[in-house]
Amino acid sequence: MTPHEAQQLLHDAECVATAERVQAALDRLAGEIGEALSSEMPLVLAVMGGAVVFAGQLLTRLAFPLEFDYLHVTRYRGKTRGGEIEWRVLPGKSVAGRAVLVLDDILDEGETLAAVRAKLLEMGAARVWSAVLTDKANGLVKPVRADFVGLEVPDRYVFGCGMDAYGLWRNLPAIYALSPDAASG
Ligand SMILES: O=P(O)(O)OC[C@H]1O[C@H](OP(=O)(O)OP(=O)(O)O)[C@H](O)[C@@H]1O
Ligand SMILES: Nc1nc2[nH]cnc2c(=O)[nH]1
Repeated sequence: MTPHEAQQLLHDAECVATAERVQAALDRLAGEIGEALSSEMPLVLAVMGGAVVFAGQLLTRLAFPLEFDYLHVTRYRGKTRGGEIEWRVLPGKSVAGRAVLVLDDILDEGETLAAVRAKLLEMGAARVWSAVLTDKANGLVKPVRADFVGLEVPDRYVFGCGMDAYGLWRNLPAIYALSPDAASG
């Protein structure tokens, strides 16, 4: 895709959450997470790469002791439809016996978060919580629920705030839905 085509993708997209709404959601989420986990000294794990913006912006709002690490798993790989889960990096820190908080950008069909949760429990995590910046209102019975949800997004392919559109635009401070034409590409 050329830079011009990438700009066109954004131009044709619909904003579904402004940067201000995202920031307000982060403030609220940080409060909820603090209330639940401030005495747990959790290991916070970002699911790379989509969680990079969410994790960065949430972490500085959490005012209690925690450790941070990441894991990398993917099943969309720059496309708009999910496939097989591919594990790329497991957490470097031991999760055994730990309270773990998983951070991800979006809960869509829930396959990724369910697989991450199962893997962490298999690795001995004592308890696994999850926080997602967005939960897609797709009407599916998802295999897992997130304990903390920032925003609901419509049943469209969304991007921005860490979420990519064909590998691009993770850097946007607001959240957009791809135009139907672009989403079928
Ligand atoms: O609920 P699901 O339908 O499983 O989808 C959610 C997952 O999809 C995205 O990851 P992706 O595979 O696109 O990799 P990325 O993090 O590199 O964007 C996103 O970051 C979630 O991890
Ligand atoms: N960028 C992005 N990644 C996803 N992974 C699962 N659903 C989505 C989505 O709507 N947008």
